[in-house]
Amino acid sequence: MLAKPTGGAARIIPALDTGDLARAEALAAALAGRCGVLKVGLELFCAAGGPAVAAIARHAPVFLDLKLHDIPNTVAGALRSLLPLRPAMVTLHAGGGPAMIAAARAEAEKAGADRPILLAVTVLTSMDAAALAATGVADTPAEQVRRLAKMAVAAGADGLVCSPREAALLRADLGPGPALVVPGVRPPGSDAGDQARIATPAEAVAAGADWIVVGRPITGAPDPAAAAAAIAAGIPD
Ligand SMILES: O=c1ccn([C@@H]2O[C@H](COP(=O)(O)O)[C@@H](O)[C@H]2O)c(=O)[nH]1
Repeated sequence: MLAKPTGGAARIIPALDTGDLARAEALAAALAGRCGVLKVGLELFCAAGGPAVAAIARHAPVFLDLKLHDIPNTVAGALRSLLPLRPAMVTLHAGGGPAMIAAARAEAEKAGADRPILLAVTVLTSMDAAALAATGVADTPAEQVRRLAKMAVAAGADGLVCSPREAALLRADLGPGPALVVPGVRPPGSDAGDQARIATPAEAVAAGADWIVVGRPITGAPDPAAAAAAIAAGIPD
């Protein structure tokens, strides 16, 4: 499994959110020396599939963020299909429950020591308390994140996707072990867009994030490599 980063640029995961594989490859080439991992998400994977993962992996380890969420047998089968792509990280929704997470872990183990880090997505960073309430959850996002995180780690997740607002709470609950991968990160002054629970890169790392996911503030910048370098310069070790 990929080791946790110790500081600086290695903590940064740019999200290559585009349906254009040539654009994603150009971004990957520009960003490879400025980050630790590159994220392939739903937009790129739906457009270009496995070959996109292989192309991006030529530049840096790949975080394959597909947020798997289905019955245990189907999620295990999806993992079986994805493992030959050798992603460094894979996401599944914690809301799929302990049996789904355990099935994914059992399947991932078949890849041996080189297996991906399995990350359980807790409450999407785009959701505020009102959006969560609309799904029938009356608790605050922080309470729901903590509940899902404890369940997911007990069921076999190696780590969690949470917002920077919950990172310190999860460190207090779960200790230093689980990998915390944190989107909803915005450099000071950047547009939040559709993200609801945000903090700066420095705040996210200080709260306990191992990796921070940054998409539009990097990929939408006139010089994405310079934007990533500026973020790295502001991150404490
Ligand atoms: O809760 C989550 C889980 C995943 N994401 C993903 O991270 C990036 C964030 O992109 P920005 O442009 O920096 O907002 C994106 O690919 C999401 O799919 C998330 O934002 N929140």
